[in-house]
Amino acid sequence: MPHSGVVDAAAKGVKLGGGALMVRRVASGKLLSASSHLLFRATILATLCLVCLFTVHYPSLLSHSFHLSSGAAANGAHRAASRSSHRSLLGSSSSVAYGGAAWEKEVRRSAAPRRDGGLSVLVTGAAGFVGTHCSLALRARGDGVVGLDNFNSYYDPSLKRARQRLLASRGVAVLDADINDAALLERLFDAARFTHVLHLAAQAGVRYAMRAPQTYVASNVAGLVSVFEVAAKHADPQPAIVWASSSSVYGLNTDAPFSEEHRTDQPASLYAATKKAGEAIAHAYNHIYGLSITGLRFFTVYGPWGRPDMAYFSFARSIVAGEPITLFRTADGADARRDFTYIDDVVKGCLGALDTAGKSTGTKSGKKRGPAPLRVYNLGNTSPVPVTRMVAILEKLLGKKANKRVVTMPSNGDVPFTHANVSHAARDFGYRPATSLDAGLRRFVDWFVHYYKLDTAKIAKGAAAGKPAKRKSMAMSAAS
Ligand SMILES: O=C(O)[C@H]1O[C@H](OP(=O)(O)OP(=O)(O)OC[C@H]2O[C@@H](n3ccc(=O)[nH]c3=O)[C@H](O)[C@@H]2O)[C@H](O)[C@@H](O)[C@@H]1O
Repeated sequence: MPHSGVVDAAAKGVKLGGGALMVRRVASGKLLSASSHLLFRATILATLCLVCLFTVHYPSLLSHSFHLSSGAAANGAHRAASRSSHRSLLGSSSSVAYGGAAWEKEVRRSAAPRRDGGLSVLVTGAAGFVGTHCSLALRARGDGVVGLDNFNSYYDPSLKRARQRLLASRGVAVLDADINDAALLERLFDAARFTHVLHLAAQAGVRYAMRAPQTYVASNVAGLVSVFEVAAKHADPQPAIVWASSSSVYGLNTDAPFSEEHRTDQPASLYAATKKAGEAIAHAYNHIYGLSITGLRFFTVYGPWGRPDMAYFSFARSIVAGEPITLFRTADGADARRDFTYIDDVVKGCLGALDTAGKSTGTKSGKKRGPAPLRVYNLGNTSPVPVTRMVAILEKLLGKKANKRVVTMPSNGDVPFTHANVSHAARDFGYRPATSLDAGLRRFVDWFVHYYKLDTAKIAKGAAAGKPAKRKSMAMSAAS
């Protein structure tokens, strides 16, 4: 066969991993003609280019740090987030390659319910904080779950990989894929008949929207449309969709507690504006295609396996590391307050929303056969707490005082307070938040010290004695 020696040598060279060595080996062999020598060099060059391309597309696997501290880092995260949309085209870095027979088999296995009448749920953003917990809860009660996530580097992707491993250990496959990859979504719906989509993939973070505005449009607007499109026009039957909106849609609303009837036309951040846009887009898809759509307005969700960019998590890290934290106060000197909501309560709300979603009424050919449910609910805790109180609880649990800097809230999209009225969710699916901030943060800190292998003995001793632990820089290496 022509050039088979070249192909073999190239294959060997790739295994050896040394381009120069490969070239020398082949050059010293006198079996190849001049033309095949040239072809060999071209093959090696192409291989090296592919390796470089692969490396550029997988920056997250090389990075274990949390990047939000500098503009440059933020831009890096932004670029990586944008690049991640191409990752699915390269295939999955998890065990099963995208698109083949094995991939389809794995999707079908993971999507299959294990109880009579169980749901089959596609969870987007499944390696995210809320996505992981919901996927685990669905699986635990016997529903089928397939997750997707683009594993972008907005925050430490190794945490997302750890969540993916946790889900895999419970039988939930999480595919490396982007919601803007319409072809992949179609293949997923061809492979499995999902009854529901729990759409949680989004660009989160209120203040980061000033630094990377386009990522919010790409994920929260274009990505949402991509999911609605495939659900409306490709899926057969159409699934019901439950998706993550945000308490931030209340923006500058001053009526409290926030009710679903209050105005949401004054967003204070681009993040909030994209979530509000999502609610309008949901209305259009429900109206035109008969998709059953439920938006959930989450109120500052926190807990184990949480998001390192959120204040409670980043404050915990800073307290342990002895680094300063910045607390925002309103212009009139009041503490900012949040209706911090514990993850287990939010998971109950998400599952309740899925269970009561009602069916979509459209057909794949775009015909709507009747009105379908269009709902929106607050999922909050109903008791706002000053951020300073949250810090005091963390200090007690970690046994160490925070080094606080208090500044007037900058004009960065933040809002001074949030407070949920959850009567609609209570009425329609029995949502009743049951976790105080003290109890929830205790569970978060337990996880935090374990996950980052902190010196629990010293921290716990300090907390029990009410004394601050010794100020010492603690390594944040994650437990695997
Ligand atoms: O409820 C929501 O809709 C939103 O909740 C959070 O947004 P936020 O409430 O701003 O959560 P954090 O970023 O954790 O901030 C919590 C509180 O800490 C304060 N904060 C934050 C950061 C900081 O450095 N200092 C500080 O005092 C903020 O002003 C705010 O009052 C999430 O980050 C959003 O993704 C989510 O959509």
